[in-house]
Amino acid sequence: MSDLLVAGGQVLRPDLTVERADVLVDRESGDIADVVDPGTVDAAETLDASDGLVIPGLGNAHTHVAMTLLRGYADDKPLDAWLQEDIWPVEAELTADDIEAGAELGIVEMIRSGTTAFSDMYFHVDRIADAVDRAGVRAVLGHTAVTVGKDDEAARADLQQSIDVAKQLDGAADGRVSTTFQPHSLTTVGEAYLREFVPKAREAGLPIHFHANETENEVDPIVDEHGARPLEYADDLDLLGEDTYVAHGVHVDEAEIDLLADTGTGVAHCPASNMKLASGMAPVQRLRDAGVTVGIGTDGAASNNDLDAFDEVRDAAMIGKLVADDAGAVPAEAVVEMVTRGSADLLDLDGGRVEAGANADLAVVDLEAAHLTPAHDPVSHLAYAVRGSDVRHTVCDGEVLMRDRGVLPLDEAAVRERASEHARDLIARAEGDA
Ligand SMILES: N[C@@H](CCSC[C@H]1O[C@@H](n2cnc3c(=O)[nH]cnc32)[C@H](O)[C@@H]1O)C(=O)O
Ligand SMILES: [Zn+2]
Repeated sequence: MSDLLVAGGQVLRPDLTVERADVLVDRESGDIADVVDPGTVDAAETLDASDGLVIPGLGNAHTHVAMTLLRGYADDKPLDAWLQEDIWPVEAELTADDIEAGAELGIVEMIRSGTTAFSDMYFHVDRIADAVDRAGVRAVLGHTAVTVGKDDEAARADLQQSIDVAKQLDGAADGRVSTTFQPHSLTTVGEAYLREFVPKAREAGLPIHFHANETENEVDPIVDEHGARPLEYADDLDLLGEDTYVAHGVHVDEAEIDLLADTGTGVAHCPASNMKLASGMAPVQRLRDAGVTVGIGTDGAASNNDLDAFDEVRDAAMIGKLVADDAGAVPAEAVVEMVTRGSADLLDLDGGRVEAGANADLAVVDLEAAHLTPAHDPVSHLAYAVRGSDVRHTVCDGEVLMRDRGVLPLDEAAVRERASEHARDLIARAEGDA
């Protein structure tokens, strides 16, 4: 057997206890073969986890990975103005090459910070899949359809493309890519189009991902026009269900929370983006109490401004307390569970846990650091003190993607340089200087 042993460290178990153990990985199947007592087995290749904590690779349940090119380009505006005045004009100039360069940069950033799977919404998705293929991570991809501002033909073509891309790319990158049908949001895709295309997506068996209840400005027009809350409207359109997860879910009332729970619809919670755009804050404790599956997402790097899931976890725990007015709300265990099992559930992955039979998607966090001393409680550290830069090794599908902080499948310096060039030329085109 072609095996890999992650040896000498402590291991975070599915019940969030920590024990000294070695993790044996079957590289052929890409699964965890076993979690064994320290020093009891040998393997062809070893990854040194001493003074480290072996955790499941983290799941970023909502992002726009190629938006790394727009990191720091437009800050300090609310969602509508930010999208309409800054982001969409620049995105109109994005080429497929730009998107691939931005995706590589974002994936390198995620590998460095222990994220092994992400859910993405964008376009030129085949090129994002190429980057995923080369980098060795997992991704749930899709072409995001918008109909506002488009003529009927272009609008229908965009939605059809969302279905076609989801069918074509499912299973790409040796099965590490899966897909979703993606209407951008309930206000940027018109009702007639949703009534026509959601049944087609359902018929094709496609999971669905869209932005929902992100800002008040998005809720009010729906209530005015349809006489229903956004998620009631979404339910009427057959958009909710076990294989649907929405991004944000900030402005949800009690009936909508019950609807999410009853239909099995998940929520990708994106606290940093919600804070930065002053969108509001999702009632995470109430969602969890109702039994809704909540994962953690960074959203794009232009509204965050990084793709570090540890940062997001800390934000989720902090803001979850503020919004609940309760320091006991959204405790450390909850956010660690959300970024591992929660995100894995939304992405429909057999991972998010270090256990025999699960995907061999792992990160090893270095505990030898001043800001992680003393180590009273590793789960507390994961929630409140670990940074992405504390990740020493990253493994996905049984392959080592980062060893001793060196990214292996991609040349990090070249990726950064290429992304910088694409970003510079993109902005020059968008601002009319090129
Ligand atoms: N703009 C394209 C396709 C949309 S891709 C997904 C879009 O989501 C946008 N986006 C990024 N973050 C957010 C967010 O928080 N809420 C809503 N949209 C966002 C992103 O900039 C991108 O335009 C078109 O007109 O067809
Ligand atoms: Zn988004």
